[in-house]
Amino acid sequence: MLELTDITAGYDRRAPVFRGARLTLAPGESVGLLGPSGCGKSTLARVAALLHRPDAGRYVLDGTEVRAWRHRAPRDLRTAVGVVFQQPRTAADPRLTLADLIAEPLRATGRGAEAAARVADLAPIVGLTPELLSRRPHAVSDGQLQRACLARALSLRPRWLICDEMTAMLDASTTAALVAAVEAYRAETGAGLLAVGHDRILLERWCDRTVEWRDCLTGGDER
Ligand SMILES: Nc1ncnc2c1ncn2[C@@H]1O[C@H](COP(=O)(O)OP(=O)(O)OP(=O)(O)O)[C@@H](O)[C@H]1O
Repeated sequence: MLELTDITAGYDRRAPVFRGARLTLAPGESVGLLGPSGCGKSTLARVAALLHRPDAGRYVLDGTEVRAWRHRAPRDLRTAVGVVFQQPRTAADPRLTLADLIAEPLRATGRGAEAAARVADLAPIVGLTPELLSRRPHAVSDGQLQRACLARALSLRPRWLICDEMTAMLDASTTAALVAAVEAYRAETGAGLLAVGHDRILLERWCDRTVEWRDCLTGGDER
């Protein structure tokens, strides 16, 4: 279970972006989070991804209460969650080839020896050819780079995947390919998914259920 309860978060403790948000995902469940621009969806997604420490509230991930975020979070919790953002350019080191980008989390956790095999497994799932894997970010399209960012998020086999507007800047066929890749991974592993976005039609088709931001704030997501 991914259980966010009474979360208050923002960038200034005196004026949080939101107060008292709650969201619960069952193991293996996929949930689409919809809401107006600027309401705080990405901020909540970053809390769930262990990237942003909330000002208050409780986050329990698979039975373990999260007490530390970012580099302070214990490795077993950090590696339980994979995350993909909207902007692949700002999320990718321009010096790395796509193969090295995908392998980054393995190398960072001392599992570099598995990198080549894992990249070879993931590349066809996300639709990257060997030739594309040898290029650097400046020499690929946004869609191709986002495919590599998705593969990177899957490289440590997370139990949870958080996609924050993953396809917002992509065309329909790349969107369909990335959604299919996520679903292939989920079918294989049983991972849960939190997909944040504005595209109601996409999220309703993609996810088991969708949640409105306002319902996160009023307890309407309680199951
Ligand atoms: N690093 C930051 N520092 C200060 N304020 C920020 C920061 N990131 C986001 N904000 C502000 O926090 C609020 C919520 O932003 P957030 O990105 O969580 O909203 P969102 O619902 O995901 O919006 P969108 O759908 O447009 O992506 C906004 O008012 C935004 O300007």
